[in-house]
Amino acid sequence: MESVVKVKKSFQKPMRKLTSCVLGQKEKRLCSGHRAARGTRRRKDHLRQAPPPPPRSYQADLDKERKLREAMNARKNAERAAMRAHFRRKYKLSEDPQDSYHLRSVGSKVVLPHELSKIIYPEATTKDEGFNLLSAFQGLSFGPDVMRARSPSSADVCKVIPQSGCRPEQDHERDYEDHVLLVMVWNSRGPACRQLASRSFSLAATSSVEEAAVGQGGVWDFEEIPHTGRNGWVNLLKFWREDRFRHLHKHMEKTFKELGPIYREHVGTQNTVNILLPGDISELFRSEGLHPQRMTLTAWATHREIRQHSKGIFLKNGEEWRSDRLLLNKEVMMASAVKRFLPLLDEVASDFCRMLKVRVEREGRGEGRGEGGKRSLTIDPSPDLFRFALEASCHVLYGERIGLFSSSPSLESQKFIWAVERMLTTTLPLLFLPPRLLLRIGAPQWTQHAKAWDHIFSHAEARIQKGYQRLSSSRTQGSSTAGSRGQYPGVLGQLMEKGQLSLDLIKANLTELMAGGVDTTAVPLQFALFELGRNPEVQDKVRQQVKESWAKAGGDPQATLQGAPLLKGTIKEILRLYPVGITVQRYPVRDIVIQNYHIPAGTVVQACLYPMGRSPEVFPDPLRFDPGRWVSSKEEGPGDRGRGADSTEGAGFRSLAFGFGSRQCVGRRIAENEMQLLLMHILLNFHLTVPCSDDLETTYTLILQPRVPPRITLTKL
Ligand code: HEM
Repeated sequence: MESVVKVKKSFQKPMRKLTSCVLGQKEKRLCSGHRAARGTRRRKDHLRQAPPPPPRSYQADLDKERKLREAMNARKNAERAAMRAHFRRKYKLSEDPQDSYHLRSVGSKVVLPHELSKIIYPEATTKDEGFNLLSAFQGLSFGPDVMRARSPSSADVCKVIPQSGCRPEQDHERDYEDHVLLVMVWNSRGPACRQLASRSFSLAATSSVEEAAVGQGGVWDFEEIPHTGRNGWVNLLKFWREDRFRHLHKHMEKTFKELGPIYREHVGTQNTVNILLPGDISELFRSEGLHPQRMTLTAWATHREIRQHSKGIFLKNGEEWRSDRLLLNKEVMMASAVKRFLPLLDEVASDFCRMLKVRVEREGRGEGRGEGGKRSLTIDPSPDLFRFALEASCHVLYGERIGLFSSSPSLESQKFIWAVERMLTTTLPLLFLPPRLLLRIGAPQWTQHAKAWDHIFSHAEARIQKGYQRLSSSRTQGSSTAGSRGQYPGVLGQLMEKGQLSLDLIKANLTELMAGGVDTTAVPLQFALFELGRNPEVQDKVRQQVKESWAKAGGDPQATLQGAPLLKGTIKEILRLYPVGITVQRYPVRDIVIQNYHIPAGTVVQACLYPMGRSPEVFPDPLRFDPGRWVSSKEEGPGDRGRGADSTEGAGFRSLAFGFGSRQCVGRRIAENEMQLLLMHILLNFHLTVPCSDDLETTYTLILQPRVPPRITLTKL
């Protein structure tokens, strides 16, 4: 062995000399240490004498090579430009000067390679493979008309998907290319172009729904929807490794930018189709059926099953859901119900402000004390807002004040707030894993989740017991109940008095309402105080309107809210920028077509609210906080004005923070009024500023919240 090495070594040097001689190179040293030494020596040689000029023939070769490379690049650029020109013409986009430049630079003659030519001229025989610049620009109109949106006439529809209904199945490959190229346009140009690209997408969807038979030639296959990777477990691993659960909203926003307005995502056990354009969302909701269904939160359902609790409307489906929901609507959604519970919410909001005033007075700094003193206090308002939301929920749901604004709020209530937070954060990872398996192996995620729910249930149980006793004793003591004396007994009392829901179902539903009613309102209120604080002009405008309306209504809270649409606009604007739930999901009950892709009935389709709220295709100047954008009747959401309030496609589907239709948030009216009333009292009493106006970082834990709660400075008016 040693001799072999010796022989090898003895040959190495002469061999190197030989190869360097043949290649005209200096001997190369392989050892890195030697390489470093060589580098120093070379640098020194370089200082001593300039390198000899390359031989003339070598220089000429280099020039020739460079020219060839440039010509090749120009040809490639021109090919791409010609492709783009074709698709710009096909989708009625304006000319791109860059493309014209690339085409001119090759003398306006481009011969497309066979594969590219096949994409745009599927029927072309080899004879037609040549692609002439003139033909690429034929029919292209560069006037302003092109940029003007036109209503989708049937002629447009035909142009947008020219092959609709008449293409053979094997064209799928090309269709996918069409999609990719359209996404290129979507991504590469400014908002105007994107709008047009998205219009083309939408037109495709509209036309196909109406004209093409699903599953036949014109509509693209489900499998062809752009996706983020087919293997759900690999994706789940990526989610975990990159901590994507907490940034799901950002991940969605980024993926839409990369893949266009529709994509599929397979993570763990979950398979979804994600969409963001209002027109597409309206198509989804049109197919939700009589018993709309959301994605099941299996972890919640499993908890109910193993503890043998009844399920409330959040977890029920079908006719069972519908019958309970109709009964609950009467108590929390109908105008008559709002009228009953609004004074209770107002009482809590006004007490909250009184408590804040005392705190600013006591702990604040600034000019003078007492009335007229402009004292300020900078606080993290989040713990107070959680207490406010819990106090308000208990008052409306159980008809009970629990004294959370006192100097020593009960530990039990604080524990409830922690339990809800824990339950929400532990739900998210469980969405992608089978809970029963985790239960069997005793995984800590599951144990913590179940424990949090147990706590929520025991809190609700105690409140319900108390409410039940109160009602029973008022029944036995006096002839009339609280309700019949005209005193509002809360949702619990109402349901008990009517006796249409069993006690078990009342418990199940009230527990869900409690669990769903605290963080969902406390968190948007944090965002609202922050945005009003960092936008002083907006704040002044809203306050002005509130003051006028308050004066006009003589302090009546409901009339004040009605006369101050900017307050409602503020809530809508906050939920646009920071939607509590970042998606609304549905299982369409029939096959549908979105963006010209076939989506079979029963697929989970998610309307992605966070990316939609921040998309320039949907909202002009999306990052600007502007409650006024909701005040014109045009921008009202479907829950407010019904479908089709505006003639533009999907215009009524931009405000969906509370979901849609018969399955929309049942606590919506409580939440809207609770948040508006609190803001109303705060604006009437304080001026808001923020010590730091940088954008808030957000994190997703089943609800979207600030990573670090914002600090707010309250100055007494
Ligand atoms: C800003 C506050 C809130 C937001 C943004 C919000 C959002 C939502 C959304 C998006 C849904 C699903 C709707 C759909 O699928 O179409 C929902 C359902 C629900 N929400 Fe809310 N919610 C809020 C406050 C509340 C409050 C205060 C309560 C309870 C008092 C509540 C209780 C529920 C319940 C029980 C459901 C299930 C309804 C059903 O399936 O029929 N939510 N919420």
